[in-house]
Amino acid sequence: MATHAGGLTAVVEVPADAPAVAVRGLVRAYGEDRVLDDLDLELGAGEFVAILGRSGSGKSTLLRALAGLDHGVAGTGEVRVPDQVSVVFQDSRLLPWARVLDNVVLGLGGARRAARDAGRAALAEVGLAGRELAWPNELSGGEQQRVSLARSLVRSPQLLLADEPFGALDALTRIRMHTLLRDLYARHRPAVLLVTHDVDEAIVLADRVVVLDRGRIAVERRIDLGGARDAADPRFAAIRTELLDALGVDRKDVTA
Ligand SMILES: Nc1ncnc2c1ncn2[C@@H]1O[C@H](COP(=O)(O)OP(=O)(O)OP(=O)(O)O)[C@@H](O)[C@H]1O
Repeated sequence: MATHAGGLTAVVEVPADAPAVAVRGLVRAYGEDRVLDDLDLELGAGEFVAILGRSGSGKSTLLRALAGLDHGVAGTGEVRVPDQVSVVFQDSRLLPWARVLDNVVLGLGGARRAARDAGRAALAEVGLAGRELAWPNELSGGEQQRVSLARSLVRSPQLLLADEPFGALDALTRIRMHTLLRDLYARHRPAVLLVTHDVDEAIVLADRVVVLDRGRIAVERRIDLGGARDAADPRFAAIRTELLDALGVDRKDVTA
């Protein structure tokens, strides 16, 4: 398990029943502006948490702190994450000069053949069997995000960090990706932290939704709807209303 504290990373012994993620007293600031303001957050092993919040509330800053990608940013506090962390961004960040399979396995340790077999299996899991030798620009946006998920999957992450991974996709593709992510999650059970602007996406996917406001947790909501989640379910609608209220969205704006 790795600990990022004030930009430093140290390896510490952690008990087996410890949470997958522990954030304590996290502060991140740009100049005088505190973007994360004494934030505490825990994720259990295999727990799926979605982060909602208005633009600028600190969602991506939190995710970057967990990914250890915020060196050089002023701050204090403690971040504990597992050893195996994968990150998926809104753009797939595939290397244009590498074929799909090479993108998936690039940087993977171990024997080359075993890595490529694992890469093929991961691509099959995301529905891209047979596209191993395609170039990224031959794939649709949704397919590119599938490759990005395969690239994460092949590393067997204990924690998956996803920053608006479906934000650039059309509505139908997005729904398909929700189903895919739910299936992958059910099979592999990493802890997941998903940053999203989409309230329904958060309710469909997460065990718990956290609403950030100016770098603090404004609301936490457990999603107790079981496995199959239907947006037409009145309980779904009630949670949506609650979260939109927490985000300060006027319901007239949503239904208009
Ligand atoms: N490199 C930077 N330098 C200065 N300010 C920054 C920097 N990165 C982020 N900020 C500021 O920190 C605040 C939080 O940014 P962050 O990207 O975490 O918000 P967010 O909730 O993810 O927003 P969005 O939903 O628009 O992506 C914003 O006000 C932003 O302008």
